[in-house]
Amino acid sequence: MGTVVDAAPIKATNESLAEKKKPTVVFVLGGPGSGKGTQCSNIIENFGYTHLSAGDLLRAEIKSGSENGTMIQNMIKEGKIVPSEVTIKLLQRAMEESHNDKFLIDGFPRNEENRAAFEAVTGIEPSVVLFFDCHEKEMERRLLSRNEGRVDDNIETIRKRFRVFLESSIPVVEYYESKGKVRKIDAARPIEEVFESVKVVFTPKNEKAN
Ligand SMILES: Nc1ncnc2c1ncn2[C@@H]1O[C@H](COP(=O)(O)OP(=O)(O)O)[C@@H](O)[C@H]1O
Ligand SMILES: Nc1ccn([C@@H]2O[C@H](COP(=O)(O)OP(=O)(O)O)[C@@H](O)[C@H]2O)c(=O)n1
Repeated sequence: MGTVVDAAPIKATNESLAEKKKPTVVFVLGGPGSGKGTQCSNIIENFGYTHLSAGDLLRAEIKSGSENGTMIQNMIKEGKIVPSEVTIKLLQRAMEESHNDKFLIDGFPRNEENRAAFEAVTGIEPSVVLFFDCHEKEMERRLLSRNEGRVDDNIETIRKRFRVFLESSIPVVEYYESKGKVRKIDAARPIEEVFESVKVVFTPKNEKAN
């Protein structure tokens, strides 16, 4: 009799202890203007991922009137990387709100601090890291004609962002390269051609021949 009465609470405890399945995460990296956002829009239409752009989340945080807004705005204007704590909170909140379990995280991690903190806080490692490789002249041309009114799309800030990319973000790409996770895409080609290469990364091997 006693065992029957106890059965329900024991089951509930076991369920709450069961580990929640970790989401699938693809990091999308590449220099400013390499086409990360553009290709992420293509990917989500075809492969069921939710797109989370770290830059877009930070810009939304400025607009929301958050207490961190002024600090974030100043960092973006200077092309500097916002402290991980702030960006990771925004990413975690967006992941929870999405109810999906597959995420393209675009523009993150941008430095070693971003990378290590995300892994420590969430316990998530990316399944794949897409790296959009493009030369600076082309990225500069694209950023100067993006026309979205961004405070950082001016030549002075663009030069600072290129320097931060080389000094802080490339080492993150190299870290994931050493783990065999990087899929490098030649991003200096037209949008459709770049997407043809991107599709190969997301298409299961047994479907590629079709
Ligand atoms: N392959 C491409 N060729 C030419 N222009 C592109 C290409 N990919 C993106 N763009 C344009 O370049 C600008 C920057 O692209 P975006 O996707 O915003 O880059 P990122 O997210 O890497 O900063 C946008 O105006 C976009 O329309
Ligand atoms: N992980 C991140 C991503 C963006 N950012 C900030 O947001 C700016 C714009 O990033 P973005 O990814 O939207 O745009 P791009 O510089 O790639 O064109 C960066 O230059 C940083 O100032 C950040 O601090 N940390």
